[in-house]
Amino acid sequence: MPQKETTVLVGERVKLPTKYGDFELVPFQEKKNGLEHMALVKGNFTENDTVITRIHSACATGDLFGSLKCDCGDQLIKAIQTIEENGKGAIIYLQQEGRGIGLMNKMKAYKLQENGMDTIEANLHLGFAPDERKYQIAAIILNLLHIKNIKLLTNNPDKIDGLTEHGIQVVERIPLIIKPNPFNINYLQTKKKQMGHLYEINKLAAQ
Ligand SMILES: Nc1nc2c(ncn2[C@@H]2O[C@H](COP(=O)(O)OP(=O)(O)OP(=O)(O)O)[C@@H](O)[C@H]2O)c(=O)[nH]1
Ligand SMILES: [Zn+2]
Repeated sequence: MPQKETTVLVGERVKLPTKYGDFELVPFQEKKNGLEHMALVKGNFTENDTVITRIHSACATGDLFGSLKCDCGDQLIKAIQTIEENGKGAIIYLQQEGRGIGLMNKMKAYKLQENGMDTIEANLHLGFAPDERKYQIAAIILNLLHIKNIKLLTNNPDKIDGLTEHGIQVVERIPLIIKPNPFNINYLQTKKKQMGHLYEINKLAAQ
């Protein structure tokens, strides 16, 4: 499927030593809305490679502040560690805060959840779909990095479908399981039961 690669600007690829290992960072900017995404990469890729890949949606609360209300922060670290151990791979970090509804609306959704709604009911109450994300931008960025075939680190079947629709071959899914805690167990259960996320919650039960 043709990708409109000209709709995304590619910035400087720089070395990024991290506490997890040595990586490189490549920034991207969507021309139509100025949104900036990034790729944390290890190694160089050709279109014949099958690359361990994480498509990570921004979660300021989880990724930056260690929120226990979701599993995002731990998933991100586990993905980076997996790629470091493998010696090659890519994390595409997308500005899709709040499953695409943005931080202000995500906090409205959190407030509704404080008052008893689950994560899906809250989105619907605010007039959004349960998940507003699209994966075309992820596919465009992967193409720009010469990545066509991936082993995807995810529990989310919609991500696999979304990438496949846009021409990325998901050769394998690698689960990205984080042990739940008392603050995120209901959230994880809702994702499993109502959004089809792929994990056995009872094996993971929060202590
Ligand atoms: N609207 C909304 N977004 C949330 C909520 N909790 C987390 N998020 C966002 O959800 C996104 C992560 O989605 P998840 O469904 O946890 O995980 P996923 O990325 O789809 O699936 P995995 O690949 O398995 O991690 C991030 O953008 C978070 O900011 C919530 O209660 N409401
Ligand atoms: Zn999160």
